[in-house]
Amino acid sequence: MYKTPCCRLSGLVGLSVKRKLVLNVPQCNQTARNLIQLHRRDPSNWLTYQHLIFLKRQYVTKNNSELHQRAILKHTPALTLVDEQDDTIERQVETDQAKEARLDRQWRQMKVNVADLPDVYAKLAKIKLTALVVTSAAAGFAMAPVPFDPLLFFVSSLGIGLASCTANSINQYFEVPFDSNMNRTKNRPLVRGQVSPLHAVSFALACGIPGVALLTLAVNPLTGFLGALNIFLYTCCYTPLKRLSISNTWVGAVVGALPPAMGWTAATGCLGQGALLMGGFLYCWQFPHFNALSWNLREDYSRGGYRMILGLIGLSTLAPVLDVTTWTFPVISLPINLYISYLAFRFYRKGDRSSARKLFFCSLWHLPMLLLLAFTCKKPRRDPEEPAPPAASLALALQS
Ligand code: HEM
Ligand SMILES: CC(C)=CCC/C(C)=C/CC/C(C)=C/COP(=O)(O)OP(=O)(O)O
Repeated sequence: MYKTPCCRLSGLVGLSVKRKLVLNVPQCNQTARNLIQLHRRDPSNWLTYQHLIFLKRQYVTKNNSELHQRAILKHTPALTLVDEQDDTIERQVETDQAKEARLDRQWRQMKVNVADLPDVYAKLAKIKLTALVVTSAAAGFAMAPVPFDPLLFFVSSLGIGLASCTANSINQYFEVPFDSNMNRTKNRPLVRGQVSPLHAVSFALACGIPGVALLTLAVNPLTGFLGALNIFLYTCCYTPLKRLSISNTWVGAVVGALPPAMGWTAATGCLGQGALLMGGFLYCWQFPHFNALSWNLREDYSRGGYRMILGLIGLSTLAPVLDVTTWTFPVISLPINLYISYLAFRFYRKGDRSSARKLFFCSLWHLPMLLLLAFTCKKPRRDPEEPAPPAASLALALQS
């Protein structure tokens, strides 16, 4: 029978999956056998959805042994048994009725309560986080040295907000097994079964496609590209890296830093020093924000968070040097920067729950406040063709 290249490819993938299972996953022998049975029963359908689900379970079991997450096997009498030694297959005859009953047992009907949907979508989108992401992007937009265009501002905020909803929903889709193990996250909609995974992914697509399209077509292609890149970085780099290495935080910080830079590119169409500065603020801010909550790693993290706050004070001083703000900004932002530094230092020295919570809650108001102060001290744009009136030029000179 003629095999399409696609069939051959899936066969190759399937073969390597099988080899990996048999050679490298001895502890999952039973599961591996079931996977091999699937192939033997229907070789034309080598890499199926069930194989992918199996691989996802492997990702859960192998990469986080601390969670003790295991794929629980259902022993159904209708399954075929495989003896790998002599490669003989003992088949059981399955009637149509038995097959239907078996398939029925594998499906659980989910009733979606329509009245719950707004709350479910808000949780999938991590709405408070998305709100702060949009605020940071709005700050990037407002700080750009171009005339303010309210329509462009609205469209870019909407697009960035939608992209953030997508990233957060896909992140939750991947993290159900982990979220179900933590008090903080165990009530998320996918963990509670309020919506199906397909529903969550559909919601993500329903936000992501118009979001990225809006950024690309109605704002500019650079901002659209950065939006798509950020969804990819968060869902395909940061999320899996969380189980593998503490270096995930460096990637996560880039994800958080991109929205203000996107705000800047939305307004100007290019990535300038100002975009990097605005991204830099977010990059430094995130370390004390989340390090305070990473309890098990608090010794290393508290030191990192404290250092990053010093970086934030440095960046506030750099803002007037780069002509983004006036010199008033580093002066008036100093009290809140010193306050968060004090809390970060206290957390570094004490490392207890109370100092951690204080630092975390301070981070939540410190960022909008810092961005607002930067905006109030935005360097006025000078039109080179228009001579400034003497009084205004004196005021400008004093301000800068
Ligand atoms: C690597 C980056 C980040 C990590 C690891 C992180 C981690 C966390 C964690 C663990 C919480 C939950 C705290 C709790 O429930 O007690 C949280 C809350 C929050 N984060 Fe982040 N965060 C990061 C970046 C950001 C960014 C970039 C923003 C927005 C600009 C942000 C905004 C928020 C907000 C608003 C909350 C409070 C949400 C709520 O109470 O529902 N975070 N973050
Ligand atoms: C434009 C665009 C695509 C913006 C995306 C912005 C975004 C999603 C920022 C989140 C940054 C981040 C690493 C949060 C922690 O997630 P976590 O998975 O550690 O948090 P959790 O444990 O609460 O799930």
